[in-house]
This record gives sequence, C-alpha cells and structure tokens, in this order.
Amino acid sequence: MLIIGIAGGTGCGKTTVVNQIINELPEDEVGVISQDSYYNDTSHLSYEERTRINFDHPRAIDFDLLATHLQELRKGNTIEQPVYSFVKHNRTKDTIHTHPRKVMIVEGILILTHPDIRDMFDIKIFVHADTDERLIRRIRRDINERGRDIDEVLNRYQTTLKPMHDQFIEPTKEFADIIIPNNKYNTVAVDIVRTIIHNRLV
Ligand SMILES: Nc1ncnc2c1ncn2[C@@H]1O[C@H](COP(=O)(O)OP(=O)(O)O)[C@@H](O)[C@H]1O
Ligand SMILES: Nc1ccn([C@@H]2O[C@H](COP(=O)(O)O)[C@@H](O)[C@H]2O)c(=O)n1
Repeated sequence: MLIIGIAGGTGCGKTTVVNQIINELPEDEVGVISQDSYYNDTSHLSYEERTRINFDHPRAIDFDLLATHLQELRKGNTIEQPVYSFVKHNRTKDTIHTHPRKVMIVEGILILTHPDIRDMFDIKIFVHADTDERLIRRIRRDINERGRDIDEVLNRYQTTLKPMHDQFIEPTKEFADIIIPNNKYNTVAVDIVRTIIHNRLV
C-alpha cells in the first residue's frame, strides 16, 4: 500500500487536487481519507459550545483514531470512516466503509503536524495558495456549502484560522516531498502525482 498525505491551509485546494488526482485512476485501487472526518466527537457539548471550538488547532483532531484506522488499512482491514457535518460542527451517526486500496490518500490541514501520522506517509505533499486567495475561496465555499455567513467566516479567520495557520500549518511545509503551487489550477503537478501513482499500480 502507498499512503500519500496531502496537507495545506484551508482553501488551498486540497480536496480539489485529490479529486483531480483520483479522476481517471481505477476506482477500486485508490481510496481517500479526510482529516475532517476525524474531528473529535463533541456530542457532549451544546451547539453553542461547539461553535466556539478552535477547529484549526491540532488538539481538535482525534489523531489516535486516525492512526488506528491507517494501521488497520495497512493490515488489509476495512475501517468505518466517520462522517462529519460542518453545519452541526460534529460527527454524524453515519460512517463510510472505507476499504484498503493499493493507494490511500489522506488529506487535511493538520495531517503533517503529528509525527506518528507523518511517518505513515510514503509521499508527503503540501498544496500552496496565497493567503488572500485562500480567504476568498473559503468565504465563497463556507457560505455556499457549509451554512456560514460572512461574519462567521471573517471572525473565525481573525480569531483562530490565521494564527493557527501561521503557528501549526505553514511550518509543516518543510516536511513535504512535493509542494504544489495552486493559486491557479495546476494540471502539470496533478499529472506528475498521477504518474507516480500509476507507476505504483502497474
Ligand atoms: N486552483 C484553484 N483556482 C480557483 N479555485 C479553486 C482552486 N482550487 C480550488 N478552488 C476552489 O476553492 C474552494 C476551496 O477548495 P477546496 O479544494 O475545498 O480546498 P481545501 O480542501 O484545501 O479547503 C472550492 O470552492 C474550490 O472549487
Ligand atoms: N465545524 C467545523 C470544522 C472545521 N472547520 C474549518 O474547516 C477547515 C478545514 O477544512 P478544509 O476543507 O478547509 O481544509 C478548518 O480551517 C476549520 O476552521 C469549520 O469551519 N467548522
């Protein structure tokens, strides 16, 4: 199994890059795990309390469960990947049966911050987009897809998102084997990663 970690700040285009990479690859040979699925279960908190969580700090992530799931996949076992709701700020009751594949892609803002998780990746990728570009994308996406308004996004940006990005996420760029510039759609970089995966699959 080849495990690829794809990190980068919010809105840099991780999910988009992952979809471009797996597009045209055999469906039964590539699997995806999102760090967002591993936000801590916060069912014991009220909705109001959950809105105040710092979702950009490493402690918001259940890295133990993520590590266990990656180990299980390596052993050839199917895992139950939690499903996260950005509207409820919590895990849902659903899970996705995630089968082990020859190539597993793990994507998320904080996945390179955790030494044990980092060591599980055969290839580490950091997707870069400029801060202003990421903020513009985040505003559009969170309003259109995640049930937020402009005040929520900008307030979160100033209070947690930007400081956590500078403290935890940007420094992990140094761990990356490949840095993908993604201010514009980068088909060349996506083709290179796809070629690496393809070579591994034959
Ligand atoms: N290279 C790009 N140029 C313009 N918009 C992009 C680009 N990559 C992604 N987007 C858009 O930006 C938003 C955030 O992208 P997404 O892939 O969800 O980022 P991430 O997973 O890193 O948070 C989405 O609406 C997506 O369509
Ligand atoms: N309930 C939540 C949980 C997380 N976020 C934000 O999501 C961002 C990470 O996801 P990306 O797809 O953008 O990489 C992160 O910056 C959190 O602030 C949220 O808004 N609400």
